[in-house]
Amino acid sequence: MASISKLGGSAAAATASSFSSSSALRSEPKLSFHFPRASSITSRVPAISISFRRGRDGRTPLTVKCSQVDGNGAQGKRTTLHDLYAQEGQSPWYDNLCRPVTDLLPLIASGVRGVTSNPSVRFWSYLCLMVFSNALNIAKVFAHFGDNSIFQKAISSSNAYDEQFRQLILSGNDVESAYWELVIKDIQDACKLFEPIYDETDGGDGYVSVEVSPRLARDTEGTVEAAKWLHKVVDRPNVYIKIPATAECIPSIKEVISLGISVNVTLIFSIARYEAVIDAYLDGLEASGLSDLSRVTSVASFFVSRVDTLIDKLLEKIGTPEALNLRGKAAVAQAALAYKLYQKKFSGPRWEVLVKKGAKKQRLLWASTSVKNPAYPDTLYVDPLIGPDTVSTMPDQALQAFIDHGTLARTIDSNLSEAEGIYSALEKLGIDWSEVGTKLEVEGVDSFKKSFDSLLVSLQEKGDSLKLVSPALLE
Ligand SMILES: O=C[C@H](O)COP(=O)(O)O
Repeated sequence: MASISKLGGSAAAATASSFSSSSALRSEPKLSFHFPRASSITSRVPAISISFRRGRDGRTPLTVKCSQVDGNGAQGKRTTLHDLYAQEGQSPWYDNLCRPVTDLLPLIASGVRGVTSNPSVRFWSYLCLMVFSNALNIAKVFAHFGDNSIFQKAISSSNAYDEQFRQLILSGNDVESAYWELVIKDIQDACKLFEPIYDETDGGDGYVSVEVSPRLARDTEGTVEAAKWLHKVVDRPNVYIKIPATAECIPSIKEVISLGISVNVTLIFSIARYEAVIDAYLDGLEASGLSDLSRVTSVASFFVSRVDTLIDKLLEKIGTPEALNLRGKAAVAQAALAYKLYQKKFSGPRWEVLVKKGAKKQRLLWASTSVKNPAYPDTLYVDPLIGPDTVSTMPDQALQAFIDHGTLARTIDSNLSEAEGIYSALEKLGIDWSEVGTKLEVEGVDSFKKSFDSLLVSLQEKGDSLKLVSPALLE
């Protein structure tokens, strides 16, 4: 935990949001939006129609169309993210975050109610930026020597992370401290944008998640310390500290909850582990000394698409018609059983005692909702998982697909017997759910850790090259 204590001082000084919350957050979109980075945003009232692209800075394009076209192509029917929440009680969240966080404003206006981030999502966005940033720095060196109008044009474009990173490195921060400073700034700014939702729902929604270092996924105490530190330095009521649901971190979750810190438990792949996560939440609430539990909340992030990816491979190995026919069904079936467990555990005498102290249910959050097999419908991990008191966090692809042709209906518990049938048919074919969960967890932890490690290596190189170039050339 050396890195945490080492980082505490400088990160605690990270600045608060540089902008105030916009009135656009509080109302339906009006005739048009004007955001500096969005190249095209339009909206009609009363039939909301939003389309926007992220473009000019050369980063990953984001195109979101919020049309009033229903699943059958009929115009005028309103199937929006707002309806998903208002009619079905499911909160649509956005599974991505990068600068400028004001890019979230149109999404919030279209009904997005929270954000999740993880080391790999941030990693890719950030790496793209750093490559771009490096090109700019080289450009600046060339520009210093002469006549490069193309470079001058490039230089006049803004570069979101570059300046803060340069300042951090040149003022003596190591790259890991610098990384956390960058992350904390984004999370704080995003929290500010979602604060109106958090306030309107009395702390029930409007959260932004940030994950502890993935290097700590097998470290119980290290995770507790990291969660305490992140919670303190972000210093926003609507931040979720993400903790992985590894066996080692189950006790961390209990302890962190008992301290009154809200948690997004991530990387859940099996029903058995999900039950341990719920118990850790309940244990934590019971162990808390707080008389009012209403501000300690949690979501349990159950991953879906990755389950199908792995089980489909196993079914293909089995190769019988029955096995092949079960492809693409495991993840949704398991999710339906998870929801059944959620309903059971958040009812009854034990739960009622906590309710009297203001406790809120730990909502199920569907993560990993983008379809990996292009043969499957692109709303496969959204449409069948709609139900009250749940969250669906969607990356661009899933979000756009749902807005474009998703189906608004309570589905999560509409065919429980079918889900149970699929779950046990898979078992009979030799699929070991516990093994599947373990394998996915190991892969998930490893991949987040690898992303994080590579990012730090890459940042180290950028930091070293910054120190080699005279600051005067970079002015
Ligand atoms: O943070 C978790 C993401 O939802 C993971 O999604 P993915 O399985 O598509 O990588």
